[in-house]
Amino acid sequence: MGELDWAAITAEVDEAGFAVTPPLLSPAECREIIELFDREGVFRSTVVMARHAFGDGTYRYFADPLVPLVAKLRRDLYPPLARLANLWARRLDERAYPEDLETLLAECADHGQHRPTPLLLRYGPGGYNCLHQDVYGDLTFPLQVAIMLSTPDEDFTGGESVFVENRPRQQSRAMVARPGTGQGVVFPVRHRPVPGARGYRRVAVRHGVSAVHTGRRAVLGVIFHNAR
Ligand SMILES: O=C(O)CCC(=O)C(=O)O
Ligand SMILES: [Fe+2]
Repeated sequence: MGELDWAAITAEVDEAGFAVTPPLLSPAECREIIELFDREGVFRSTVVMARHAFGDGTYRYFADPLVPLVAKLRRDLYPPLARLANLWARRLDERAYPEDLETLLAECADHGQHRPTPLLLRYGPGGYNCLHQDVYGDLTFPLQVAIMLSTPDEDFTGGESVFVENRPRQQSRAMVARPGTGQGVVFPVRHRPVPGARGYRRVAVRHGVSAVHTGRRAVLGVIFHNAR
């Protein structure tokens, strides 16, 4: 991941509201993670989305210690995103974030947020994910990454990543991403700064997934703050 142009990726997130990265995982690594879904001892909890009216699909939160591949990805993705998070924090007069994930997780623990948040999501035909925000306590790191594990058009059709921005006193704007195998989508957890007439304003962002038409779609969600 060292060779990725993070300056360009984060500039795109800043300007467009989200960015699709080059592959972060090889096809073999994607398969390896998909195969964990039915494994015992890897996850701390399972959510059947329809039971909560969250959509239609199932997701499982990884337990600590995270499987090494997921732990490494979360640790490596954090520093370049923390730089954008801190630029946004300065613009919005919000708190600053540490440079490394270990320190962020220690701060989460101080806020009573001990439980890991990376998750594996799986949707079948008709599956979807309602628009939401992944806030899990007082401490929210402002960016997250969803990594496509399946192969679009081969494993599934439909199932686009959807983002909706609510600008104050304006109509909402929808955006769609179609990451390929192993590619990540970087997007805001709750809001992002957008330049206005008098400085930067917070624009609320929610994300979700449009209906899967055929096949199965699996995604690895990487959220950096831990949960209460
Ligand atoms: O399945 C997806 O693409 C969305 C996953 C999601 O909601 C997340 O990673 O937080
Ligand atoms: Fe989410």
